[in-house]
Amino acid sequence: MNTVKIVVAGPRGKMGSEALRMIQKQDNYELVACVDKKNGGWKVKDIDGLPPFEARIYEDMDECLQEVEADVLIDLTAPEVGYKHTKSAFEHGVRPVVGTTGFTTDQLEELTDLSEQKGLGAVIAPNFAIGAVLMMQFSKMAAKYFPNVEIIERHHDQKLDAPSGTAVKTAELIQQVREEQSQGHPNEKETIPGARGADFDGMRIHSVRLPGLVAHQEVVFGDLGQNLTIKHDSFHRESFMSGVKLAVDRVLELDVLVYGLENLME
Ligand SMILES: NC(=O)C1=CN([C@@H]2O[C@H](COP(=O)(O)OP(=O)(O)OC[C@H]3O[C@@H](n4cnc5c(N)ncnc54)[C@H](OP(=O)(O)O)[C@@H]3O)[C@@H](O)[C@H]2O)C=CC1
Ligand SMILES: O=C(O)C1=N[C@H](C(=O)O)C[C@H](O)C1
Repeated sequence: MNTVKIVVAGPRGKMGSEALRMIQKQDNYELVACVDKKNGGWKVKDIDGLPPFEARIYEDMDECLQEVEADVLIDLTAPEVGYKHTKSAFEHGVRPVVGTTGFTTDQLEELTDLSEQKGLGAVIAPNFAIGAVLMMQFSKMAAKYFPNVEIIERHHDQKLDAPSGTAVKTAELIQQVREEQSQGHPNEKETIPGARGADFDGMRIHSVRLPGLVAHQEVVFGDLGQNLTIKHDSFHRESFMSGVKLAVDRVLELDVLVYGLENLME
């Protein structure tokens, strides 16, 4: 088994630190560097709470990828930063595995084009939890029969983007099988703006942010005399790690950008 040389961006973060612990458990993964917004020049092992890796920390992705030989970048940072890091990875011939959410449609299109131009595979997955991917797939199946649907996503209150990447991806998958339609009463009026949630192609998305939550989503379908609710909960960030590993293993064989883990699951 060949060694996969990995750079992690966002190593102090909730997801980045979990990714480091996942890498530590794999015999054929090697952490070659991290990119953080501070602590440049330190080693990962110098930071309290992180595994004892010798890998150096850089504060600039371009500098890091010029100096270090890497196969894969795992980015778990924040929307604008993650987008810049992904571009930089392509420029340096490194395959990105991106969990960072909040990219715009234009950014996703640009990154898809860049991946094709460079002939370098990439995975951008709004949710790496296998259960969440199944929840999205089941929702797409259900939407064929139940076009009236609302999405309720619940996250911890440190989350920067709303709606969540998972909610957007769910709505996109449902959109593929559902005719655009508005829901609720045609004359309904919001007496407080935003009361009906975000409008995606007539579907409503509601974002809840509270301490104590991790990552949770319900997709609620309504029809005459019946409701169907499809629900997924991540109670711990370990839930995302088998998906991150799947993406790292599969990205090495890819020469296009794949958006969504469902495209890698047989
Ligand atoms: N795809 C998936 O399955 C999942 C995706 N996510 C997404 O992953 C991302 C990270 O989430 P989470 O770990 O909870 O967030 P955190 O805020 O805990 O972690 C983000 C880390 O990135 C760091 N950071 C910010 N700017 C830079 C920079 N310029 N260079 C390097 N590092 C930087 C932050 O530093 P500082 O704290 O100092 O600002 C922080 O340590 C989010 O976009 C989230 O939506 C989350 C869970 C699952
Ligand atoms: O920020 C988070 O925590 C999460 N972000 C992703 C999203 O935006 O969907 C995935 C998961 O929901 C956790």
